[in-house]
Amino acid sequence: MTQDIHQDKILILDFGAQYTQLIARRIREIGVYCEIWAWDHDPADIPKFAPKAIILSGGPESTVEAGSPRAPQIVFDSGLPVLGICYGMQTMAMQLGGKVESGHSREFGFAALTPTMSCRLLDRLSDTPAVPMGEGESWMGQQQPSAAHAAADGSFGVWMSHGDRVTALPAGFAAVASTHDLPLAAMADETRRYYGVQFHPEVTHTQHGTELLRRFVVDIAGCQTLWTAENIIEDSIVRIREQTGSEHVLLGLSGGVDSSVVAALLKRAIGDRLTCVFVDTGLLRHGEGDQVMQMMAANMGVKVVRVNAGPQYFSELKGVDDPEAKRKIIGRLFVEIFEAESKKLSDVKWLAQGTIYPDVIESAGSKTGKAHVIKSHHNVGGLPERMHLKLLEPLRELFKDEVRRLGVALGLPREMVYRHPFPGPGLGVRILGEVKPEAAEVLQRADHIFIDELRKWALYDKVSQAFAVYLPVKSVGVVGDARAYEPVIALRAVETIDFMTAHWARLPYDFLDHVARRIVNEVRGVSRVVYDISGKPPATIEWE
Ligand SMILES: Nc1ncnc2c1ncn2[C@@H]1O[C@H](COP(=O)(O)OP(=O)(O)OP(=O)(O)O)[C@@H](O)[C@H]1O
Ligand SMILES: O=c1[nH]c(=O)c2[nH+]cn([C@@H]3O[C@H](COP(=O)(O)O)[C@@H](O)[C@H]3O)c2[nH]1
Ligand SMILES: NC(=O)CC[C@H](N)C(=O)O
Ligand SMILES: [Mg+2]
Repeated sequence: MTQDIHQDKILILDFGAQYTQLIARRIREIGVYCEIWAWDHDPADIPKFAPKAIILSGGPESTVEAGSPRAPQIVFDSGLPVLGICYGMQTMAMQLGGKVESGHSREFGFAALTPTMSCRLLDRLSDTPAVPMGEGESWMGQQQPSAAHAAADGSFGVWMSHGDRVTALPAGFAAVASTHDLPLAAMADETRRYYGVQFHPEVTHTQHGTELLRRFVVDIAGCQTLWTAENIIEDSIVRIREQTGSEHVLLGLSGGVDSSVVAALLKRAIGDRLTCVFVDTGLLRHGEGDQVMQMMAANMGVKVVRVNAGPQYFSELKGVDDPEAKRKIIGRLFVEIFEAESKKLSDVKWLAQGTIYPDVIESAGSKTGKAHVIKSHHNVGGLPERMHLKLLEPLRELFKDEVRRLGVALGLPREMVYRHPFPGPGLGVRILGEVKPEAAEVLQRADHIFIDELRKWALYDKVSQAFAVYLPVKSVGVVGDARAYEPVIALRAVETIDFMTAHWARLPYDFLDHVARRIVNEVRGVSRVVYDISGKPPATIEWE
């Protein structure tokens, strides 16, 4: 290893924008490591982290309200380049002596941005190639502006979402771009390398947005682009070897993307010092237990122990209908099984898991008390402190799309890398209320029909996640002239970038009709199928 891939990095201070993770993903795509911290994270940690530049994110609050969040003073004392996006621009203007006002016209959606003065961030940006919108990305359901907006005056399409605006610049700044409704759409102090943009360069609907971010992190902040799949793999392997020495590792393997990528990494790093444990909880999808074992045998060449724990899960879940209580029981059983298996093997000191960066950010959010705990994901914060195994989580710094790129680079097959995510508690949180084996069987069959048809209609890769849910409410039906009084199956399919927010998928009516008919005809005990048209927020993706 010649260079440290974390050497040149960016710090993103989060003011609570919906798109903060997107800023981080764009910077990572550019090839630079970055981390997201809450805006009120201890400022003393910033010099220790030693970023090459700082980005201030957008946020829902208004800088004109008393007590609204501010960037810590060290941001402006550090001499580092700073980019403020939306709220970040507004607070930067405010903190450096400018002015922000509320109550002018709001801008929401597309606007044509016209550069009004030369600056390193925006100069001839419209001459650079525009990046097409990514798969599954739609911004509040609006369409990407067409290239026709690229005009002779250098204007290009950007996305706005704000009510407040900067109305007076701080000393040292110049106004560098405007829109039809907004005279101060971007500001720059080239000497101090401070920039503010009212629009969102991180959404793909802003043309040249990634190029703007690249200019900031590479040209202006001087970061090298060392964050690539190959380098990440090489770095992880070195770190895993250092951490584990000659000790053995047990990996909780679910057959999902994350843990499969961990398996491939560990295999390269420590070879046969790895044993994988796959728990068949009885709450997996139809035929999944066998499929995972076959897939692992065919592609991975790792040792996998399958533990058939269905009866144990059903008996511990008997009579329990609270979703959080169910998650805790399922999580506890996972750990108990991992511990029991590790004792059967000699010298196992580590438990490896497929925890990824969004899991870490979300659990940090709940620790600071700012974010509500909506769901306790079974693998985060759920591990008992007295566990005798040490935790190994090589994907802790990565986003899902980075994990997928690693999977591809490690040679995993496409169907493994692009599988829809499946939660560890499985059908346990898709059977509402008490989990009974009979319900699991009905749900497995209905879900299987839905997924099977999505594949046949070439829709599987167009949605980010799809599944069926078992609703224990009974509804009246008429089946073959007889009265039926049976539970309901709900179908859910979503499109999402990061699973933090989601749109319901606009699946074709003909498709839904076909799936509903197949379910009612083929699955005994179901006479009504409904389609879930809730977005996240306000709903979550899973029903529990
Ligand atoms: N059935 C299982 N057997 C063993 N370990 C599991 C099982 N289900 C989940 N885990 C462990 O919990 C971790 C988190 O689960 P999660 O579903 O978030 O990730 P994943 O299954 O690896 O990937 P995906 O998000 O694609 O489903 C997994 O990486 C794995 O270590
Ligand atoms: O490993 C997991 N353990 C859990 O307890 C859990 N709960 C939800 N999910 C998955 O997380 C994503 C977001 O789901 P929600 O919108 O329902 O919170 C979706 O992809 C969900 O499937 C879980 N994954
Ligand atoms: N997206 C944002 O950052 C919005 C900032 C601020 N809340 C406004 O409405 O102007
Ligand atoms: Mg999973």
